[in-house]
Amino acid sequence: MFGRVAIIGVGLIGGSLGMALKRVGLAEEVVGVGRSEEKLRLALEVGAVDRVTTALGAVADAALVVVATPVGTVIPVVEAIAPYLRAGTVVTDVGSTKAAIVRAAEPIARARGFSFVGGHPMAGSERTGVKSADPYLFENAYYILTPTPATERDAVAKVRALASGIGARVVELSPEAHDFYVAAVSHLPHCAAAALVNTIGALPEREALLPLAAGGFRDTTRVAGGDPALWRDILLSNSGAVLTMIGRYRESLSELAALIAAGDGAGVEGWLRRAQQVRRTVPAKSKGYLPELYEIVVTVPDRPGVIARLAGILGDAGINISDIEILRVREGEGGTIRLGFAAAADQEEAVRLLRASGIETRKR
Ligand SMILES: NC(=O)C1=CN([C@@H]2O[C@H](COP(=O)(O)OP(=O)(O)OC[C@H]3O[C@@H](n4cnc5c(N)ncnc54)[C@H](O)[C@@H]3O)[C@@H](O)[C@H]2O)C=CC1
Ligand SMILES: O=C(O)C(=O)Cc1ccc(O)cc1
Repeated sequence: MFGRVAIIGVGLIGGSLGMALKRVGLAEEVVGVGRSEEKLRLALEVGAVDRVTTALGAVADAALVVVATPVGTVIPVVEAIAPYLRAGTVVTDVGSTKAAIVRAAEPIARARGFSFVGGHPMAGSERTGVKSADPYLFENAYYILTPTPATERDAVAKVRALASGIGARVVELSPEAHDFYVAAVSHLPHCAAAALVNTIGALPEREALLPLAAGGFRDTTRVAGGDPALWRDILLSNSGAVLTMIGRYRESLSELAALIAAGDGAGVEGWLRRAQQVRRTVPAKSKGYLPELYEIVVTVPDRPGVIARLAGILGDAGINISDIEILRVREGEGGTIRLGFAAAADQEEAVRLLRASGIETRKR
């Protein structure tokens, strides 16, 4: 149990963290600290924090301070709160890049007698603001901590307790390894999605063709809806690794272009097959690096109460639904729903029970 936890920047991530802390009762009090009174009022209204203030001095009596502001503002915020922090206070951040932040925060922490532990929850979305915050956002998500040999282990243990207390799985990486990994699995995908949208957006015919976009275009470009200022900070503060990954991506596209230009069918198919095989090994759920779920797909009529019926059959048998998604619904034709379970045995039992109730069900 923590005493007071101060969250600076109560947006999507800070707000979700506050809600999660309150939900599990891990903190005596969660204080939201920010600059905009309007945003802070909203944070209070949605129950993300217990109390709000625009005064940075509020960090003085916190046991733990979480800086949840955009990457480019983390160090200025750490510098601004440093004079108020008591010796022994643990400060962590949630920024999407780590090397530059940790490198700059450590000497400030050392000089002032507080501890800094870099952190990055691998969960979120393309939305921003506390109105999109979710108390369950971190459940089962990976939460990366980036201590260095100079980081006090007691401080790391405290942030570990925070992350695991809200249901996340903690992984430790060096700040540099972290930045390379996320350049590959998060920053390059963001660049690629935005480039894809910009490529289509630059076509004179875009207004005629964008409405025709099928699920594939939407799936591959969702993250391009993210906040440009937030992503500007991320890409610039991880420029080395991001540029390396953009270079590799260019090479990969050039390889494909050359195969297509040569009319090399076997080559194109082989190139696509490699991707298909690797894609199959990516966990189905999109919340960070998640454990694999055991999935089924059910086809049901498009009628009120259908989901309640499915949930009732599984709930009565004590089977927990870990994930649910409506894949598509066509009026008059019915819908397809994907359900995910944590264990293979639950998947087997769900298929058996639903089929026995006359519901078309298959494993995915
Ligand atoms: N959006 C996502 O999916 C994820 C974001 N992150 C990281 O979390 C951090 C926050 O991102 P989001 O919550 O998505 O953004 P957000 O825009 O929803 O929240 C940021 C909050 O910080 C406040 N803020 C900005 N500058 C400030 C300052 N100088 N002092 C006090 N408050 C300030 C803003 O008013 C806003 O309330 C970023 O560093 C981001 O890289 C990490 C994991 C996932
Ligand atoms: O929207 C998604 O699927 C994400 O992957 C969200 C996200 C954005 C930034 C991060 O640093 C981590 C996760």
